[in-house]
Amino acid sequence: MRSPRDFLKPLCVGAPDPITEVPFPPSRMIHFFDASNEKMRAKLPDIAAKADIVLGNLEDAVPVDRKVAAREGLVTVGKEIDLGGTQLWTRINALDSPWCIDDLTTLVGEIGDKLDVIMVPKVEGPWDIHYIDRLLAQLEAKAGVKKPILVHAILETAQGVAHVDEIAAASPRMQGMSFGPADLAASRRMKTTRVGGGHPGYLSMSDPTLDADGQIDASVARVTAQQDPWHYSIARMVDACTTNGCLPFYGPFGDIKDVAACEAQFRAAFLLGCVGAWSLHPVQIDIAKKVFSPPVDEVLFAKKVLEAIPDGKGVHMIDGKMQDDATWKQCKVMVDLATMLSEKDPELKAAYGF
Ligand SMILES: CC(C)(COP(=O)(O)OP(=O)(O)OC[C@H]1O[C@@H](n2cnc3c(N)ncnc32)[C@H](O)[C@@H]1OP(=O)(O)O)[C@@H](O)C(=O)NCCC(=O)NCCSC(=O)C[C@](C)(O)C(=O)O
Ligand SMILES: [Mg+2]
Repeated sequence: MRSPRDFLKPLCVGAPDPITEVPFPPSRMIHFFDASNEKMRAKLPDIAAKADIVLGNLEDAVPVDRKVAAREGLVTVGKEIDLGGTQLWTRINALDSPWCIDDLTTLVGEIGDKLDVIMVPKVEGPWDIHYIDRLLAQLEAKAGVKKPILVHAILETAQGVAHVDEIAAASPRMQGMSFGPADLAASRRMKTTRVGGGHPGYLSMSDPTLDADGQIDASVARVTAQQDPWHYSIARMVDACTTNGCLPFYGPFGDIKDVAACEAQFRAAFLLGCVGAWSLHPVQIDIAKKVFSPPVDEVLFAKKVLEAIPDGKGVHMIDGKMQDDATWKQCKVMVDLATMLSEKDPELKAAYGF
């Protein structure tokens, strides 16, 4: 392990100083686009006006014969398209692929000053982050990049989940993590072909009704409820990220047409502490915006609590509910997020009454 005294020193002479605090601008959705697709590139200015983050995907979903075109398309985006204040990210190919090294050298060399975050797929442990960390420092120094490019890990193998705390703590570049339910399911031999969401087979069942002889009465229907198969891993990711000052995101929801289930999955992640989710299709941008902007009634109540208890101490009754030092902090989380989002979104600002 590196000495804590060296942790915030650049890993290459001439590389920018690492950051001490992860920036937290609006991050409700990471919108994926295929940079090899000229039509999708042409839509980017419109998409960027609606999305908080746009990400040029180079990894899975981009066919092998379009890997180079996707990389070059992203360079074109970085050089030619004005995205306003919207962040530009990329997902590079995996560390065990033959494309990863060229993804990094080309992107940092050509548009290193435009890229905010590099998402690294299939991170298995801190060693993967250490490799990227040093290489990025070398490439940043060579290209004269002024601001360190941050790193975002995707949690999508059983190993990755087992090492989630060490991954989050591996480098001051760690911006956050996303949850990758498809690869994670395959890695764990979970029996689902879905990308995120619940499953009708993963449920709990109410007890049976017994007849007069104490036998199970099969004629009486039993209530079942689907459970969330991702709860454990997402909660672990949230704790690991929060402990290390970086940001947790839910990942993709693959059933594009099932907007209700997408909203439910995103909301479960929001309630557990995630700051955003991926959007794979423009329709999911609006879902993420709705879900990851705190509800107006909750923000108004939280504001009321903060105003009523200026020092955040003691015990109080507000609208029939007990409030104390801890609930004050809960309200502060809600109001701080609403305040930050209001700076970008005048409609939200008006709704929250700021
Ligand atoms: C799902 C697909 C094929 C449906 O694409 P479609 O063309 O069939 O859909 P559509 O409804 O017909 O599209 C309507 C219009 O929207 C456009 N459009 C559609 N999508 C986008 C987009 N993202 N950005 C910008 N524009 C988009 C599309 O080009 C079309 O434009 P048009 O009306 O002018 O013809 C398409 O939306 C798509 O390719 N999305 C991105 C897929 C992707 O990036 N997948 C990888 C991430 S998930 C993952 O990797 C898993 C993970 C983490 O690794 C793990 O769990 O393990
Ligand atoms: Mg994956």
